[in-house]
Amino acid sequence: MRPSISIARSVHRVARRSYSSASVPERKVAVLGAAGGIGQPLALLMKLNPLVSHLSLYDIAGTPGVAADVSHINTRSEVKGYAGEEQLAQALEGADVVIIPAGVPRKPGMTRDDLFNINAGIVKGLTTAIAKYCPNALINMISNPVNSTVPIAAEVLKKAGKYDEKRLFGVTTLDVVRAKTFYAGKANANVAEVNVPVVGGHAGITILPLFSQATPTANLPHDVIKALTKRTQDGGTEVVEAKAGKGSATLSMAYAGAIFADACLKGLNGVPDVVECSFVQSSITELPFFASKVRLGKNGVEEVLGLGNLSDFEQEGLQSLIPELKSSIEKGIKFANQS
Ligand SMILES: NC(=O)C1=CN([C@@H]2O[C@H](COP(=O)(O)OP(=O)(O)OC[C@H]3O[C@@H](n4cnc5c(N)ncnc54)[C@H](O)[C@@H]3O)[C@@H](O)[C@H]2O)C=CC1
Ligand SMILES: O=C([O-])CC(=O)C(=O)O
Repeated sequence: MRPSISIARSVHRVARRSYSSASVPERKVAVLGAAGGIGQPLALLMKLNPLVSHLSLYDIAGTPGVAADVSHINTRSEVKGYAGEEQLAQALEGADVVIIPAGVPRKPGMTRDDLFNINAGIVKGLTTAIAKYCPNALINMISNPVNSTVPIAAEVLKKAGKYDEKRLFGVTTLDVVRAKTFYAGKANANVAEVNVPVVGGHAGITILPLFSQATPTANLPHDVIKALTKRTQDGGTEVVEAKAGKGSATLSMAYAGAIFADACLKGLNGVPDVVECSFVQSSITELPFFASKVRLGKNGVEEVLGLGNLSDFEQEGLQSLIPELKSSIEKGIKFANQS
């Protein structure tokens, strides 16, 4: 995996270069749920990304203010805000990448699956509109439970005759961001140089960090690896509890979402060897969707990479996560087909 971009570096790039359409293609990025806890800082980070020429900010309410605010930043992209369903078509038309952080977040004591009843319907509605107005866009699904919302989106797109498995991504980058941070702390490594693949899904034990493949290598004892694994799996809950009823991760998620969208844009623009972990249609396990390293290219997923060598502990983790992930995937598929 490539090292993550830093925001500071992006800002510098914006200041240094001028962007002719010949050197950097026009790219429209739409953020759905742009007035929310994740949506606002994500809008800011996408405004700082020099690969974006048009930034479309959509929410059911509140987006004119966010768009006016962000639009004053002197970077490349033109910003437009859209509020309410009647403006969704305009928000989506011509989008190359659609990022979806629309939906309710957890409160303490809830699982991500407890969000299903509300978020499943939101994701279904938004994906139906994507199928109609920008069927070729790469979809970056942030809304939880990702283990179910990605299969819902796939079914909606299939029904509309617009499904392309290369263009649908569950964003699991925050798990990678956390694994890198926690590992660097224990391994005494420079966090900017750390890489850790995280596979499986995006909830509890379905999040499987592969610390045996972490670089730089550190030969950490097993009890440390076990604790790092648990902390990565419970990272979302750690934030939910610390926020004590005021939502879940927003700032670190916006950072992670910006990293993943940047990778998608680089892939679309033909940059070689762009690899990130993501929850995608997959045949590397018995499950139809699975997070693993994915090579991104001009059409989205270029290659779903295999799991590599797993330690015995990781192999056990893999076996334990399969039933839960299977049932979350099936729940999403069932919802999309019966409602
Ligand atoms: N994939 C991941 O790693 C992570 C996912 N999440 C998930 O992201 C989602 C959003 O979280 P927050 O931003 O903190 O929530 P939030 O409640 O602060 O913001 C959600 C926004 O979505 C909007 N929204 C609701 N229905 C909509 C619709 N039909 N169309 C457009 N916008 C709509 C709301 O108006 C609100 O502005 C949650 O489901 C949360 O669980 C959060 C953190 C990490
Ligand atoms: O934990 C949550 O509800 C939000 C989330 O997905 C995360 O922070 O990883």
